[in-house]
Amino acid sequence: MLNCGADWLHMDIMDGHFVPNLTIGAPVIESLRKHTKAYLDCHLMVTNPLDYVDPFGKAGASGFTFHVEVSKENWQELVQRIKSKGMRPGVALKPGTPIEEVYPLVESENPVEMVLVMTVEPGFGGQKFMPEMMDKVRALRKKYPSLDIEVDGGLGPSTIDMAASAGANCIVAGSSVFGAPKPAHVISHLRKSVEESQQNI
Ligand SMILES: O=C(CO)[C@@H](O)[C@H](O)COP(=O)(O)O
Ligand SMILES: [Fe+2]
Repeated sequence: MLNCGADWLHMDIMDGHFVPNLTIGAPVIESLRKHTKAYLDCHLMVTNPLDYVDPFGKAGASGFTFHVEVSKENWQELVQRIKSKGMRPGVALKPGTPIEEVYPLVESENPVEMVLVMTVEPGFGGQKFMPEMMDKVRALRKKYPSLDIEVDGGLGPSTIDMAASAGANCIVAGSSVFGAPKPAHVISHLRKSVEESQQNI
């Protein structure tokens, strides 16, 4: 995928508790890190993200994005620990979570550096993009012109323009890229849409 033009590799970490699915953990990140210097964008769909910070830091994760729904009490400690391990902190929110919940994390003296707006219910790839989530992206972009805003779930050639014009600049795409006969073409289409929207802002 890097050879096809991807900037980052998005790693979905699921604990079988925060979401009804189980995927990979730090050992897989560590194994992958031996083969690439790429930015490993880790999306932690786990109930206790604090327990994962040290192992992911050691494994070589680049970004560590935790969910706001399970971090209401300890996000400040989480952000501080993530940064101390040399990773970039991000916060994610599920479709049912109001966008206002992430504002304090972006406006903190020790802020998160990315907001991940889920455009499907977390847990599985291959689901349908929820266009109504674009109101969240628009609200974030209006308030924070230079923030990294990531969208995740159901992104592909038929949905990218909605996300890009709302102001998203980090695009996660699973099925649409991995299922394409020519992944490079899809990646280039997604990138062009984001670049064109940025020029129009
Ligand atoms: O975090 C998640 C799902 O929980 C996502 O990263 C999806 O796995 C993306 O897959 P597609 O929706 O693009 O197939
Ligand atoms: Fe994800």
